[in-house]
Amino acid sequence: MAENEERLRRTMMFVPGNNPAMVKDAGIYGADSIMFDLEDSVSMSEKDAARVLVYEALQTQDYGNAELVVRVNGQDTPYYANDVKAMVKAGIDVIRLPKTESPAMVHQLEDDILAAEKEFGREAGSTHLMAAIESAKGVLNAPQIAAASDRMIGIALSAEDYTTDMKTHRYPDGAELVFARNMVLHAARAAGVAAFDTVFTNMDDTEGFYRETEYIHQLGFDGKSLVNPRQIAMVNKVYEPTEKEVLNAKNVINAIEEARLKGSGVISMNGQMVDRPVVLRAQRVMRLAKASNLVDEEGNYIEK
Ligand SMILES: CC(C)(COP(=O)(O)OP(=O)(O)OC[C@H]1O[C@@H](n2cnc3c(N)ncnc32)[C@H](O)[C@@H]1OP(=O)(O)O)[C@@H](O)C(=O)NCCC(=O)NCCSC(=O)C[C@@](O)(CC(=O)O)C(=O)O
Ligand SMILES: [Mg+2]
Repeated sequence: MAENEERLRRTMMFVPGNNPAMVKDAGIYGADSIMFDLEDSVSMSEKDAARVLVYEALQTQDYGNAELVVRVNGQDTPYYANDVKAMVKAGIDVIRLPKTESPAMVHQLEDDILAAEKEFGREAGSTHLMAAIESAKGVLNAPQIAAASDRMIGIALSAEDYTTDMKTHRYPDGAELVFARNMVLHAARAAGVAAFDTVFTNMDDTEGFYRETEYIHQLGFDGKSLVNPRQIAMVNKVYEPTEKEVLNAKNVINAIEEARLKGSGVISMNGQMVDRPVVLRAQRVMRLAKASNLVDEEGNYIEK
Protein backbone atom coordinates (compact mmCIF):
# COMPACT_ATOMS: atom_id res chain seq x y z
CA MET A 1 0.00 0.00 0.00
CA ALA A 2 2.74 2.43 0.89
CA GLU A 3 3.95 2.26 -2.72
CA ASN A 4 0.44 3.10 -4.00
CA GLU A 5 0.04 6.00 -1.57
CA GLU A 6 3.35 7.54 -2.59
CA ARG A 7 2.62 7.82 -6.32
CA LEU A 8 0.81 10.96 -7.46
CA ARG A 9 -2.01 10.22 -9.86
CA ARG A 10 -3.43 13.62 -10.77
CA THR A 11 -3.69 12.99 -14.49
CA MET A 12 -4.50 9.73 -16.29
CA MET A 13 -4.66 10.42 -20.04
CA PHE A 14 -6.59 8.18 -22.43
CA VAL A 15 -4.67 7.48 -25.63
CA PRO A 16 -6.62 5.73 -28.42
CA GLY A 17 -4.69 2.49 -29.00
CA ASN A 18 -5.22 2.54 -32.77
CA ASN A 19 -3.63 5.96 -33.32
CA PRO A 20 0.12 5.48 -34.03
CA ALA A 21 1.06 9.17 -33.67
CA MET A 22 -0.77 9.59 -30.36
CA VAL A 23 0.61 6.31 -28.98
CA LYS A 24 4.15 7.29 -29.99
CA ASP A 25 4.05 10.83 -28.55
CA ALA A 26 1.95 10.12 -25.46
CA GLY A 27 4.97 10.51 -23.16
CA ILE A 28 5.84 14.09 -24.07
CA TYR A 29 2.94 15.81 -22.28
CA GLY A 30 3.84 14.95 -18.66
CA ALA A 31 0.76 12.96 -17.59
CA ASP A 32 1.25 11.10 -14.30
CA SER A 33 -0.36 8.03 -15.91
CA ILE A 34 -0.77 7.21 -19.60
CA MET A 35 -3.75 4.98 -20.36
CA PHE A 36 -3.65 3.25 -23.73
CA ASP A 37 -7.20 2.40 -24.75
CA LEU A 38 -8.17 -0.82 -26.49
CA GLU A 39 -11.88 -0.44 -25.66
CA ASP A 40 -14.37 2.23 -26.70
CA SER A 41 -12.09 4.59 -28.66
CA VAL A 42 -11.14 1.68 -30.98
CA SER A 43 -13.57 0.39 -33.61
CA MET A 44 -14.31 -3.36 -33.81
CA SER A 45 -12.38 -3.70 -37.06
CA GLU A 46 -9.21 -2.29 -35.45
CA LYS A 47 -9.15 -4.21 -32.17
CA ASP A 48 -6.36 -6.62 -33.12
CA ALA A 49 -4.27 -3.91 -34.81
CA ALA A 50 -4.56 -1.65 -31.76
CA ARG A 51 -3.43 -4.44 -29.42
CA VAL A 52 -0.35 -5.06 -31.61
CA LEU A 53 0.39 -1.32 -31.87
CA VAL A 54 0.26 -0.80 -28.09
CA TYR A 55 2.27 -3.98 -27.46
CA GLU A 56 5.02 -2.80 -29.85
CA ALA A 57 5.03 0.70 -28.34
CA LEU A 58 5.47 -0.72 -24.86
CA GLN A 59 8.57 -2.58 -26.11
CA THR A 60 10.13 0.32 -27.98
CA GLN A 61 9.01 3.73 -26.67
CA ASP A 62 10.39 5.53 -23.62
CA TYR A 63 7.53 6.98 -21.57
CA GLY A 64 9.77 8.26 -18.78
CA ASN A 65 8.41 8.01 -15.26
CA ALA A 66 4.76 7.85 -16.28
CA GLU A 67 2.71 4.99 -14.94
CA LEU A 68 1.58 2.87 -17.90
CA VAL A 69 -2.02 1.66 -17.93
CA VAL A 70 -4.04 -0.19 -20.57
CA ARG A 71 -7.84 -0.23 -20.71
CA VAL A 72 -8.64 -3.70 -22.04
CA ASN A 73 -11.92 -4.66 -23.67
CA GLY A 74 -14.75 -5.87 -21.43
CA GLN A 75 -14.91 -9.40 -20.11
CA ASP A 76 -17.99 -10.08 -22.23
CA THR A 77 -16.10 -9.45 -25.48
CA PRO A 78 -13.99 -11.81 -27.62
CA TYR A 79 -11.01 -9.41 -27.29
CA TYR A 80 -10.58 -9.40 -23.52
CA ALA A 81 -8.51 -12.59 -23.10
CA ASN A 82 -5.98 -11.67 -25.81
CA ASP A 83 -5.76 -8.09 -24.48
CA VAL A 84 -4.87 -9.26 -20.97
CA LYS A 85 -2.32 -11.80 -22.21
CA ALA A 86 -0.58 -9.35 -24.55
CA MET A 87 -0.43 -6.55 -21.99
CA VAL A 88 0.94 -8.75 -19.21
CA LYS A 89 3.50 -10.12 -21.67
CA ALA A 90 4.47 -6.52 -22.52
CA GLY A 91 5.01 -5.77 -18.82
CA ILE A 92 2.28 -3.15 -18.40
CA ASP A 93 2.07 -1.52 -14.94
CA VAL A 94 -1.73 -1.53 -14.59
CA ILE A 95 -4.69 -3.11 -16.39
CA ARG A 96 -7.90 -1.03 -16.25
CA LEU A 97 -11.06 -3.13 -16.38
CA PRO A 98 -13.99 -1.27 -17.97
CA LYS A 99 -17.62 -1.57 -16.87
CA THR A 100 -16.80 -3.31 -13.58
CA GLU A 101 -19.97 -4.33 -11.74
CA SER A 102 -18.89 -6.86 -9.11
CA PRO A 103 -15.93 -8.17 -7.11
CA ALA A 104 -16.27 -11.42 -9.09
CA MET A 105 -15.22 -9.56 -12.25
CA VAL A 106 -12.11 -8.33 -10.44
CA HIS A 107 -11.35 -11.88 -9.24
CA GLN A 108 -11.67 -13.12 -12.85
CA LEU A 109 -9.17 -10.48 -13.99
CA GLU A 110 -6.83 -11.43 -11.13
CA ASP A 111 -6.92 -15.09 -12.26
CA ASP A 112 -6.30 -14.14 -15.89
CA ILE A 113 -3.40 -11.86 -15.00
CA LEU A 114 -1.80 -14.52 -12.78
CA ALA A 115 -2.08 -17.13 -15.55
CA ALA A 116 -0.46 -14.71 -18.02
CA GLU A 117 2.31 -13.79 -15.55
CA LYS A 118 3.11 -17.51 -15.21
CA GLU A 119 2.95 -18.10 -18.98
CA PHE A 120 5.27 -15.19 -19.84
CA GLY A 121 7.67 -15.45 -16.92
CA ARG A 122 6.57 -12.24 -15.21
CA GLU A 123 6.85 -11.98 -11.44
CA ALA A 124 3.56 -13.08 -9.85
CA GLY A 125 1.75 -10.02 -8.49
CA SER A 126 3.80 -7.51 -10.49
CA THR A 127 0.86 -6.44 -12.69
CA HIS A 128 -1.55 -4.11 -10.92
CA LEU A 129 -5.16 -3.50 -11.81
CA MET A 130 -7.86 -0.87 -11.50
CA ALA A 131 -11.60 -0.89 -12.02
CA ALA A 132 -13.79 1.57 -13.91
CA ILE A 133 -17.26 2.04 -12.42
CA GLU A 134 -19.70 2.76 -15.26
CA SER A 135 -23.18 1.73 -14.11
CA ALA A 136 -25.64 1.89 -11.22
CA LYS A 137 -24.69 -1.66 -10.27
CA GLY A 138 -21.02 -0.76 -10.29
CA VAL A 139 -21.61 2.27 -8.08
CA LEU A 140 -23.63 0.27 -5.54
CA ASN A 141 -20.92 -2.43 -5.45
CA ALA A 142 -18.02 0.05 -5.43
CA PRO A 143 -16.92 -0.70 -1.83
CA GLN A 144 -16.60 -4.44 -2.55
CA ILE A 145 -14.96 -3.80 -5.95
CA ALA A 146 -12.37 -1.42 -4.47
CA ALA A 147 -11.43 -3.97 -1.81
CA ALA A 148 -11.50 -7.02 -4.09
CA SER A 149 -7.80 -7.43 -4.83
CA ASP A 150 -4.33 -6.79 -3.43
CA ARG A 151 -3.39 -5.76 -6.97
CA MET A 152 -5.96 -2.91 -6.97
CA ILE A 153 -4.42 0.57 -7.28
CA GLY A 154 -7.63 2.53 -7.70
CA ILE A 155 -11.18 2.87 -8.99
CA ALA A 156 -12.47 5.38 -11.51
CA LEU A 157 -15.89 6.85 -12.17
CA SER A 158 -16.83 6.70 -15.86
CA ALA A 159 -19.62 9.21 -16.23
CA GLU A 160 -20.36 8.82 -19.92
CA ASP A 161 -21.54 5.21 -19.61
CA TYR A 162 -22.86 5.79 -16.08
CA THR A 163 -25.21 8.63 -17.05
CA THR A 164 -26.46 6.56 -19.99
CA ASP A 165 -27.22 3.68 -17.62
CA MET A 166 -29.03 6.14 -15.33
CA LYS A 167 -31.19 7.41 -18.24
CA THR A 168 -29.79 10.93 -18.00
CA HIS A 169 -26.81 12.81 -19.42
CA ARG A 170 -24.16 15.18 -18.12
CA TYR A 171 -25.19 18.65 -16.97
CA PRO A 172 -22.87 21.59 -16.22
CA ASP A 173 -23.64 21.53 -12.47
CA GLY A 174 -22.87 17.78 -12.16
CA ALA A 175 -25.89 17.10 -9.90
CA GLU A 176 -26.48 13.78 -11.70
CA LEU A 177 -23.04 12.59 -10.45
CA VAL A 178 -23.18 13.62 -6.78
CA PHE A 179 -24.11 10.17 -5.45
CA ALA A 180 -21.75 8.25 -7.75
CA ARG A 181 -18.79 10.55 -7.05
CA ASN A 182 -19.25 10.22 -3.31
CA MET A 183 -19.71 6.45 -3.47
CA VAL A 184 -16.59 5.96 -5.59
CA LEU A 185 -14.56 8.27 -3.38
CA HIS A 186 -15.68 6.66 -0.12
CA ALA A 187 -15.19 3.16 -1.53
CA ALA A 188 -11.66 4.04 -2.62
CA ARG A 189 -10.73 5.68 0.66
CA ALA A 190 -12.17 2.82 2.73
CA ALA A 191 -10.14 0.31 0.69
CA GLY A 192 -6.99 2.45 0.73
CA VAL A 193 -6.78 2.84 -3.07
CA ALA A 194 -6.82 5.84 -5.41
CA ALA A 195 -10.00 7.55 -6.66
CA PHE A 196 -10.17 8.96 -10.19
CA ASP A 197 -12.84 11.33 -11.38
CA THR A 198 -14.38 11.02 -14.81
CA VAL A 199 -13.43 12.51 -18.20
CA PHE A 200 -14.57 15.98 -19.31
CA THR A 201 -15.21 15.87 -23.02
CA ASN A 202 -15.90 19.46 -24.11
CA MET A 203 -12.45 20.60 -25.22
CA ASP A 204 -13.60 24.21 -25.71
CA ASP A 205 -15.14 24.69 -22.26
CA THR A 206 -12.02 25.61 -20.26
CA GLU A 207 -14.03 27.38 -17.57
CA GLY A 208 -16.25 24.31 -17.09
CA PHE A 209 -13.19 22.06 -16.91
CA TYR A 210 -11.58 24.21 -14.17
CA ARG A 211 -14.86 24.35 -12.24
CA GLU A 212 -15.24 20.56 -12.30
CA THR A 213 -11.58 19.94 -11.41
CA GLU A 214 -11.69 22.37 -8.47
CA TYR A 215 -14.85 20.61 -7.24
CA ILE A 216 -13.37 17.08 -7.39
CA HIS A 217 -10.11 18.33 -5.84
CA GLN A 218 -12.13 19.74 -2.94
CA LEU A 219 -13.97 16.40 -2.53
CA GLY A 220 -10.64 14.57 -2.25
CA PHE A 221 -10.17 12.72 -5.57
CA ASP A 222 -6.56 11.81 -6.43
CA GLY A 223 -7.07 13.07 -9.97
CA LYS A 224 -9.04 12.75 -13.22
CA SER A 225 -9.17 10.62 -16.31
CA LEU A 226 -8.41 12.92 -19.27
CA VAL A 227 -8.94 12.77 -23.02
CA ASN A 228 -6.59 15.52 -24.22
CA PRO A 229 -3.07 16.71 -23.35
CA ARG A 230 -4.31 20.32 -22.96
CA GLN A 231 -6.14 19.21 -19.82
CA ILE A 232 -2.96 18.07 -18.00
CA ALA A 233 -1.57 21.51 -17.09
CA MET A 234 -5.02 22.64 -15.94
CA VAL A 235 -5.39 19.72 -13.51
CA ASN A 236 -1.82 20.21 -12.23
CA LYS A 237 -2.59 23.89 -11.64
CA VAL A 238 -5.62 23.02 -9.51
CA TYR A 239 -3.64 20.43 -7.51
CA GLU A 240 -0.65 22.78 -7.01
CA PRO A 241 -0.35 23.85 -3.36
CA THR A 242 -0.11 27.56 -2.49
CA GLU A 243 3.09 29.08 -1.07
CA LYS A 244 1.39 29.34 2.32
CA GLU A 245 0.42 25.64 2.25
CA VAL A 246 3.98 24.61 1.32
CA LEU A 247 5.61 26.73 4.04
CA ASN A 248 3.15 25.43 6.61
CA ALA A 249 3.72 21.81 5.53
CA LYS A 250 7.48 22.25 5.75
CA ASN A 251 7.13 23.71 9.28
CA VAL A 252 4.90 20.81 10.33
CA ILE A 253 7.38 18.21 9.06
CA ASN A 254 10.32 19.98 10.75
CA ALA A 255 8.41 20.37 14.01
CA ILE A 256 7.27 16.73 14.15
CA GLU A 257 10.84 15.56 13.41
CA GLU A 258 12.10 17.61 16.37
CA ALA A 259 9.31 16.24 18.55
CA ARG A 260 10.11 12.66 17.55
CA LEU A 261 13.75 13.16 18.52
CA LYS A 262 12.41 14.11 21.97
CA GLY A 263 10.20 11.00 21.99
CA SER A 264 6.81 12.72 21.38
CA GLY A 265 4.24 12.10 18.58
CA VAL A 266 2.15 15.21 19.12
CA ILE A 267 3.16 18.86 19.45
CA SER A 268 1.70 22.34 19.36
CA MET A 269 2.71 24.72 16.57
CA ASN A 270 1.55 28.34 16.73
CA GLY A 271 -1.21 27.24 19.10
CA GLN A 272 -2.37 24.49 16.69
CA MET A 273 -2.18 20.81 17.61
CA VAL A 274 -0.01 18.83 15.18
CA ASP A 275 -0.55 15.07 15.16
CA ARG A 276 -0.47 12.18 12.66
CA PRO A 277 -3.29 13.30 10.27
CA VAL A 278 -1.80 16.80 10.06
CA VAL A 279 1.60 15.28 9.28
CA LEU A 280 0.14 12.98 6.59
CA ARG A 281 -1.56 15.99 4.95
CA ALA A 282 1.71 17.94 5.13
CA GLN A 283 3.59 15.07 3.47
CA ARG A 284 1.06 15.01 0.61
CA VAL A 285 1.38 18.79 0.17
CA MET A 286 5.18 18.36 -0.07
CA ARG A 287 4.81 15.59 -2.70
CA LEU A 288 2.50 17.84 -4.74
CA ALA A 289 4.90 20.78 -4.28
CA LYS A 290 7.80 18.66 -5.50
CA ALA A 291 5.81 17.50 -8.55
CA SER A 292 4.98 21.17 -9.29
CA ASN A 293 8.68 22.17 -8.94
CA LEU A 294 7.82 24.51 -6.06
CA VAL A 295 10.49 23.12 -3.70
CA ASP A 296 14.15 22.10 -3.94
CA GLU A 297 15.59 18.72 -2.91
CA GLU A 298 15.56 19.73 0.79
CA GLY A 299 11.92 20.81 0.56
CA ASN A 300 12.67 24.56 0.67
CA TYR A 301 10.19 26.78 -1.21
CA ILE A 302 11.70 28.16 -4.42
CA GLU A 303 10.95 31.90 -4.63
CA LYS A 304 9.67 32.89 -8.08
C1 LIG B 1 -10.82 14.68 -28.06
C2 LIG B 1 -9.92 14.68 -29.27
C3 LIG B 1 -10.64 14.03 -30.46
C4 LIG B 1 -9.58 16.13 -29.62
O1 LIG B 1 -8.76 16.12 -30.76
P1 LIG B 1 -8.03 17.40 -31.27
O2 LIG B 1 -7.40 17.09 -32.57
O3 LIG B 1 -8.95 18.59 -31.23
O4 LIG B 1 -6.87 17.61 -30.20
P2 LIG B 1 -5.75 18.71 -30.15
O5 LIG B 1 -5.81 19.33 -28.82
O6 LIG B 1 -5.82 19.63 -31.31
O7 LIG B 1 -4.43 17.86 -30.26
C5 LIG B 1 -3.17 18.47 -30.07
C6 LIG B 1 -2.08 17.44 -30.16
O8 LIG B 1 -2.26 16.48 -29.10
C7 LIG B 1 -2.43 15.17 -29.65
N1 LIG B 1 -3.45 14.50 -28.85
C8 LIG B 1 -4.74 14.88 -28.70
N2 LIG B 1 -5.37 14.04 -27.86
C9 LIG B 1 -4.45 13.11 -27.49
C10 LIG B 1 -4.50 12.00 -26.63
N3 LIG B 1 -5.63 11.65 -26.01
N4 LIG B 1 -3.39 11.29 -26.46
C11 LIG B 1 -2.24 11.62 -27.09
N5 LIG B 1 -2.14 12.68 -27.94
C12 LIG B 1 -3.23 13.40 -28.11
C13 LIG B 1 -2.89 15.40 -31.08
O9 LIG B 1 -2.54 14.29 -31.89
C14 LIG B 1 -2.11 16.64 -31.43
O10 LIG B 1 -0.78 16.26 -31.73
P3 LIG B 1 0.06 17.03 -32.87
O11 LIG B 1 -0.69 16.84 -34.14
O12 LIG B 1 1.40 16.35 -32.85
O13 LIG B 1 0.11 18.48 -32.44
C15 LIG B 1 -8.59 13.92 -28.96
O14 LIG B 1 -7.96 14.61 -27.93
C16 LIG B 1 -8.78 12.46 -28.65
O15 LIG B 1 -8.90 11.63 -29.54
N6 LIG B 1 -8.77 12.10 -27.35
C17 LIG B 1 -8.93 10.74 -26.88
C18 LIG B 1 -10.37 10.30 -26.90
C19 LIG B 1 -10.55 8.99 -26.19
O16 LIG B 1 -9.62 8.30 -25.86
N7 LIG B 1 -11.80 8.64 -25.89
C20 LIG B 1 -12.11 7.42 -25.17
C21 LIG B 1 -12.01 7.60 -23.73
S1 LIG B 1 -13.42 8.33 -22.98
C22 LIG B 1 -14.56 7.03 -22.82
O17 LIG B 1 -14.39 5.98 -23.33
C23 LIG B 1 -15.77 7.29 -21.95
C24 LIG B 1 -15.61 6.56 -20.58
O18 LIG B 1 -15.48 5.18 -20.76
C25 LIG B 1 -14.41 7.15 -19.86
C26 LIG B 1 -13.95 6.49 -18.60
O19 LIG B 1 -14.09 5.28 -18.43
O20 LIG B 1 -13.37 7.20 -17.75
C27 LIG B 1 -16.92 6.80 -19.82
O21 LIG B 1 -17.79 5.92 -19.89
O22 LIG B 1 -17.04 7.86 -19.20
MG1 LIG C 1 -17.11 3.98 -20.75
